[in-house]
Amino acid sequence: MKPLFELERVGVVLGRVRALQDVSLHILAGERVALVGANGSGKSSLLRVLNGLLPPSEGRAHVPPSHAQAMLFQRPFLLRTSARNNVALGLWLAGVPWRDAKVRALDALQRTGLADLAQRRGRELSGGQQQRLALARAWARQPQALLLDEPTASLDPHAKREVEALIAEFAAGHAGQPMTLVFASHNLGQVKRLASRVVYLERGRVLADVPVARFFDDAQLLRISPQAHAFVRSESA
Ligand SMILES: Nc1ncnc2c1ncn2[C@@H]1O[C@H](COP(=O)(O)OP(=O)(O)OP(=O)(O)O)[C@@H](O)[C@H]1O
Repeated sequence: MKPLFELERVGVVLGRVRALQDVSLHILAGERVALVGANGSGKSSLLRVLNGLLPPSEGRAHVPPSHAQAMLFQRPFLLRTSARNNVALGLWLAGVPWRDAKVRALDALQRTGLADLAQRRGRELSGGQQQRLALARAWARQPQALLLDEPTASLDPHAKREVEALIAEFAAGHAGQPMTLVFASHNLGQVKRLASRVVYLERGRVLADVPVARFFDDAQLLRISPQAHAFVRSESA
């Protein structure tokens, strides 16, 4: 099977910083990949390369076109209009006629438990509801891949669980087609629950790319690097 995302020896330079170095990564359709590493290790930069937002300074990146993927950030970017319009506008911009877009938007809001709030302004919603709205907007477009940058980092524990459950549901896919999931997270419990594979980054390099169970094996972590071991210990504490 041809990978959905294919990076070969990708380097990214931002100003004077080498945000990514020599990153080779293949992601197949339906995989659930967690990007893990300390602050500044390059997780966001890697997600932006996968999303096509950030062109590599070196190497090459083959990624799906923008209409085939959706990206979510720690804090959603919402427009000053109703929840329903926020979703419908995303569809309309992707070429769906407005009437259809409104119908599909309501369907997506139902899927995410927000139907009762369809007429509320997006920005009046709670943090967790806003992130669910961002997921509704992504889901409505039925992308092949969902990229998430710390999607629950700014939420309270209850909202975290709700948003994570939705992500898991979306990852399970629709019509027998599992969605490809790539997410950056500091929440190692979340990594265990959502990911099948872990890509560990240190100073812009991929030091490990392993099945999730192997990543949480102590001996394996020490083999990756002392920092990886310390990182997992501190984040699990
Ligand atoms: N626009 C920018 N200009 C210059 N340097 C940048 C820019 N954006 C990020 N960097 C630097 O690139 C490196 C990688 O940053 P990146 O945001 O990808 O890491 P991260 O692992 O996502 O970090 P965090 O967990 O804090 O979000 C860091 O050293 C960061 O300071």
